[in-house]
Amino acid sequence: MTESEGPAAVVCRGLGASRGGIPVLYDVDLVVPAGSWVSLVGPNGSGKTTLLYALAGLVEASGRLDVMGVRPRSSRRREIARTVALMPQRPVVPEGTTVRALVELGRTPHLSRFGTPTARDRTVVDEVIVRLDLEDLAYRAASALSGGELQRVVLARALAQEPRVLLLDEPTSALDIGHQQQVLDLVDDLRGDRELTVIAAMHDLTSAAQYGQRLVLLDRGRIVADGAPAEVLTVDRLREVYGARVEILERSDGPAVLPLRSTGEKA
Ligand SMILES: Nc1ncnc2c1ncn2[C@@H]1O[C@H](COP(=O)(O)OP(=O)(O)OP(=O)(O)O)[C@@H](O)[C@H]1O
Repeated sequence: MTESEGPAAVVCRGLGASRGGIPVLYDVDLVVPAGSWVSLVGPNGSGKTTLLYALAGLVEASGRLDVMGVRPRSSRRREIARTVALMPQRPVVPEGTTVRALVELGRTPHLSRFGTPTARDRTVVDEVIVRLDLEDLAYRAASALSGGELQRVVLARALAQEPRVLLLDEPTSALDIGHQQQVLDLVDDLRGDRELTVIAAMHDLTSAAQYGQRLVLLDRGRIVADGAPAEVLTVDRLREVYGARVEILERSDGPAVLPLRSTGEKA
């Protein structure tokens, strides 16, 4: 995809990043049109989280990086946080914080200088809590939630931030199948309603293909395929990159990836 295909929300050119002093992302070129959903896929350790962190300004990156006109490493933190929200894979939850208080933290970049929430801030939080089905949990301690409940709360905090670019790191890894669909549909609805741009690291290749108009496949820190889901997800490529045995089912809503058992080891 090129910059000529509509206004770009995210532009990376020759992006590189290191973790713990070791290079883990190399020469990443990525242009994401505003209002689109790009699913980032790739094996464990291929650099998906690091790329999301670079886009959120949370790790040092070399090369050119622009997110809706914001430079993630050099712009003011408040400006970045009004533009980009990251739903992390492993959220840190302060002990004793209620679900509602955690969601309210999403409003921080929008608060006035005195830090007092306005009626609008409270309305945004109320709406997000309802949309993510969290009313019954609102006054529970966030640290005492199940993994899936907490994942919905952390998404709620990111949505309360009202970002223009939403970065999701394995957003449904702890969710049951019903909540997976509910959460991905909700994010996709917001994308349509508000021209939200979504970049989501996902291990479930079928969901990644159903929701992403485009798949970006990372392997050992480099983009090795970038295109429509049916172009990226091929049996040979998944064998080569993941060492996986799969069948690809062609469906009207995109390719579905069916893992295959190895044959022969059991009678
Ligand atoms: N804080 C860190 N310090 C040192 N190395 C790190 C750190 N975080 C990540 N790495 C390394 O950077 C590489 C890329 O990790 P990253 O988390 O970006 O991969 P990923 O594709 O998101 O993996 P997964 O699918 O397992 O979540 C890995 O080799 C990982 O061990």
